[in-house]
Amino acid sequence: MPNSMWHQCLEVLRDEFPAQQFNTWLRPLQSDHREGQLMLFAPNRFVMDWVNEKYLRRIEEVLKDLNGGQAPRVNMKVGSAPRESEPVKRSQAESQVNGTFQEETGRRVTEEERGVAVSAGGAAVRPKAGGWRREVQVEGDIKHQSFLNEGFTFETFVEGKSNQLARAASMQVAENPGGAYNPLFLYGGVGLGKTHLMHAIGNEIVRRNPRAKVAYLRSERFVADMVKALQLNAINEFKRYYRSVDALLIDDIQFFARKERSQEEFFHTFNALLEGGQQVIVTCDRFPKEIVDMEERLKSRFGWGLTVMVEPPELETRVAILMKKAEQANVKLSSEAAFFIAQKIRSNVRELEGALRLVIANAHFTGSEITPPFIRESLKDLLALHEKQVSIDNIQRTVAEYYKIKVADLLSKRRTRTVTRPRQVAMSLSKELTNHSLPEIGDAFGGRDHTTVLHACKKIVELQETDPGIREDYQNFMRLLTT
Ligand SMILES: Nc1ncnc2c1ncn2[C@@H]1O[C@H](COP(=O)(O)OP(=O)(O)OP(=O)(O)O)[C@@H](O)[C@H]1O
Repeated sequence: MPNSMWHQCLEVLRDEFPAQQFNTWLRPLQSDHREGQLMLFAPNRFVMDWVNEKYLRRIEEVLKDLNGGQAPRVNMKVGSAPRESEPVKRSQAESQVNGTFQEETGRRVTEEERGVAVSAGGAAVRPKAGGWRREVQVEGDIKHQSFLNEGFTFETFVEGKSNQLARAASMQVAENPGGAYNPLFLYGGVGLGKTHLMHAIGNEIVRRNPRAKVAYLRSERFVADMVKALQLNAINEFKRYYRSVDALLIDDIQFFARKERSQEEFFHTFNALLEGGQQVIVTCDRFPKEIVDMEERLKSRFGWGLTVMVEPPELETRVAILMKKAEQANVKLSSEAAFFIAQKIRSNVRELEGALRLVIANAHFTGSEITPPFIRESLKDLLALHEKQVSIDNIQRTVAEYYKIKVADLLSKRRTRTVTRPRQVAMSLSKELTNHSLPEIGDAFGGRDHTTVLHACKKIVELQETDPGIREDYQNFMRLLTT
C-alpha cells in the first residue's frame, strides 16, 4: 500500500468530518508505510490517544476500501515519519506545532518571529538568545502556551533589603522544585519584581533540567484556556495538561477573583500538583487573606508553603537597579545621575526603568551627557505627575467635596447612609490608588479596623456592578484623581 493511499484516505475523511476536527486530529498525522504496515505518527500523546479512540476504526475502514477490501495493519506512535519515506508537504506541516501557525490573536507568526522551537512532547527547548522561550502544546483545539522571559534571571535581578527574602526563597525553589516551599506565594505592589523572580525560578529550573516542563501564565490566560476547554468539551485535556507540568507558575492570581469555576478548577489542579510533588508558584498584588472574592479554601492553600512579600526598593537598591539596567543597555551612568533618578522616582521598579529609558533615549537624540540637570529636563513631565501623586488625604478631600460632606465626617463614627457610602468609596479608592496597606487605610479613616476597609472594598466592587450611579461616581473619581 503506497503512502499516497494515506493521502487518499485523508481526502475521504476530510469530507466526513467537520473542518475543525479534521484539522486538529487527522491532518497533523504523518504516515510511513513499510512491509504491509501503515505507521501513523501523531505530534503528541494526546492526539494519538484521541485518534486511537475516536477515529482509528473509521480510518481502517476507509483504508480497507481503498485497498481493494484488504484490511491493512495500522499502528500509531508519537513522533515524525522518517523523512525519506514521507516528505511532509507544507500544508501538512502547518497544522503541526512547528512551521508557521495561527496564533490565537489571528496573526500569523513565523518560527523566526517567535524565536522558539517546540517539541512535540512539550519539553522545554533551548530558545534563541535574548528572546522568549515559549512552549506550545496542542491538545485538541486548545493551545497551551507558556512563555519564559529569558532576560528575567537571578543574575539580572538586583538584590536589596526589600527583596532579599523573596529572592532567597525563589532561589531555594529553583534549586529544589517541589520541595519544602510549595506553593511559593510571592506578593507585593505593582512593578516590584514578582514576575521577574517567577521567571527567574522557571529559567533556573529549566537550566538545571532541560527536560523540565515549566508552564508560566497569567491567571487570565488560565481562565481563558479553561473557558475554551469547556466550550470545546475538552476539559479533560485541559486538566491533563496542567497537571502534567513539573512547575506551574501563575502570575497575578488576584484576577481569579469572582471566577468561581476557574477557582474550583485551579483548586483541584493545585492539589493534584502538590500531591504529585510538582512545584506551584503564584504571584499576587496582596496577601492571600486580603484577596477579595476568592474562595477561603484556596486562600488557605496558598499559605501552606511559603508566603513572601516583595517590598518597594529602598534608595540604595533603586540606585543599584538603575546602574545594572544602564550596564545592560551599554550606557555609562554615573552614580550621581543614578542617585538623582532614584531619589525622584520612588514608586516602583517598572517606573524607575521607564524613567531611565526616557533619559537614555533623550541622551541618544541630543548627544548630551547624562547629568542631573539633563535628567531633570528629560523627566519633567513624569516628575510633575509624581508630584501630583494620589494620597489618602487627597482622596478624602476629593470625595468629601464631591458628596458635599466634610472630611471630618469620613473620619467620624457616624453611620448614616449619606456618610457611610462616601466613606466606603474613599476607602476603596485609597486601596486602589495608593500603596497603603489595609491597616494603614483603616488608621487614616479614624482608626478603623482593616476588616472594615476590606468590607468597603468588596461592597464598592459589588455596587459598581449593580448601581450605575456608584459606577459613574467611581469613574469620575478615578479621572479626577489620576489625570
Ligand atoms: N530587583 C530587581 N532587579 C532588577 N530588575 C527588577 C527588579 N525588580 C523589578 N525589576 C524590573 O522591573 C520591571 C517590573 O517588574 P515585574 O514585572 O517583575 O513586576 P511585578 O511585581 O510582577 O508587577 P505586576 O504586579 O504589575 O505584575 C521588570 O522589568 C523587572 O525586570
